Amino acid sequence: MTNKLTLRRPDDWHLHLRDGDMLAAVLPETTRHFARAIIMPNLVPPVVTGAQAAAYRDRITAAMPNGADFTPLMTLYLTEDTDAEDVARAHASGLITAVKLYPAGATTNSASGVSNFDNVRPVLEKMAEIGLPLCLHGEVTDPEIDIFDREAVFIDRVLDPIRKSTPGLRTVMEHITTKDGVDYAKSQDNLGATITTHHLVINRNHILVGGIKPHYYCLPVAKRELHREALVEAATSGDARFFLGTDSAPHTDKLKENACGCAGCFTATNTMSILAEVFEKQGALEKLEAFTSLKGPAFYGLPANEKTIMLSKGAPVTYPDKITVGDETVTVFDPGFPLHWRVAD
Ligand SMILES: NC(=O)N[C@@H](CC(=O)O)C(=O)O
Ligand SMILES: [Zn+2]
Ligand SMILES: [Zn+2]
Repeated sequence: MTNKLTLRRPDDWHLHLRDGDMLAAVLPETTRHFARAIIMPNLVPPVVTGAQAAAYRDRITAAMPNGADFTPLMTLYLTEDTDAEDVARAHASGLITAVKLYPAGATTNSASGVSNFDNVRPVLEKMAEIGLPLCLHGEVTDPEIDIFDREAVFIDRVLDPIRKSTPGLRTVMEHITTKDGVDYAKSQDNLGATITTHHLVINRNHILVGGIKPHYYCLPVAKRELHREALVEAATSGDARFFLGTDSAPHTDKLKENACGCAGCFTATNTMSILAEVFEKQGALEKLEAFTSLKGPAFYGLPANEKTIMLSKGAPVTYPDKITVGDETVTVFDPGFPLHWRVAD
């Protein structure tokens, strides 16, 4: 039985680092294991222009722990006022790696997102022309649509039409949560799909059975078990389209354990141990490196990392339940099963 694994250093293709004290507190949790991450732009106010992305990158670099070897890959938040030329300049200078589309009101800090998709057509066409990927939060916000159906409806009403009307646009379906998402991704070329750590572990029962569990609430919300199984199958399949985006999304415990709790699971700390456990259970440990370290860079046209990390299996490894942020705390995602795989220091 395998009890040691060497992987190229992993990358996180969907990460929320926030700003200020929160940034300082969560950044080391990612840089400990990950070499690069796509940094989500949903700050308040959002990172909309190249100048804002450059300033945010500088704040991240300034918050980096001593000796960290980590590259933040910046993104711009697409709005209906986004200037295609500014996007093209930010791409040409190497500042940004992708543009992120949030349907207005779909998730945390998405008020400045897109309502009328026709209004972003010129930017999408420019992106297709220059080969800049579009990352999408794939949920419709129509109040008539049940929250558990919002991803599937998004694929039909928004994603597929965008892909048909903008041939050549490289798209990433972020944090897919359904079999519908898996099936659509498999039917497409020029498309990637990130899968989070937590959606490989929890289904909607984990959120709702035996009392409401705010730390399992995220968007898109976890779905039925059959969908979780489809995600595990996709992540461990070796299919080039599926790669890791943790969507580690810290909120303070005060804001999570609240009558109107924020959406997001904080998984940066223990993601690699959890993933090793999930892949092992599936009999697919040999596919872990492809998921965490190879398919993402291949999609984004970047080299895989040269350095490696080592995981070893032994007595259960423990992680802190919470990390401290100023005088508040952020709860680390609890997978609900023991973790035996430890990342060597
Ligand atoms: N995933 C979440 O539940 N929350 C994310 C936003 C997002 O990725 O949709 C956040 O920024 O908190
Ligand atoms: Zn999202
Ligand atoms: Zn996210």
